[in-house]
Amino acid sequence: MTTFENLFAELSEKAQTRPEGSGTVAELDKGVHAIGKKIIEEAGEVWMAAEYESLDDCALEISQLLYHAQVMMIAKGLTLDDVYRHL
Ligand SMILES: N=c1c2ncn([C@@H]3O[C@H](COP(=O)(O)OP(=O)(O)OP(=O)(O)O)[C@@H](O)[C@H]3O)c2ncn1[C@@H]1O[C@H](COP(=O)(O)O)[C@@H](O)[C@H]1O
Repeated sequence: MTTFENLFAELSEKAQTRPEGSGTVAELDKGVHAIGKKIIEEAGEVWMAAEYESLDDCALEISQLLYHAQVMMIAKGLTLDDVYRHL
């Protein structure tokens, strides 16, 4: 199963190696402004799913929010420890 840590390692590697067809590379290339908009969009979808959709739909939207938050971390050069020390 993919964990938060596994996903971050995978996305960091993709950012370095830039494989063809990677959505992560495409999103990183769009920059912080576009990534920020995706985070806001996914956060809204989490809210709507929590109010009106199934638990599994809500879990899916939360996974997408976590993904886009990780893409933002990579775009800004932040590590997991940079974030964890605030938890
Ligand atoms: N976990 C995710 C993940 N979660 C969300 N997303 C992206 O976020 C989008 C969210 O879907 P929505 O339906 O809400 O948005 P959409 O409007 O259809 O998407 P866009 O048109 O805005 O791209 C998806 O289309 C994906 O582009 C993800 N993209 C990739 N991953 C994982 O990241 C890893 C690297 O992926 P690649 O870089 O694509 O190889 C793999 O393990 C993937 O499973």
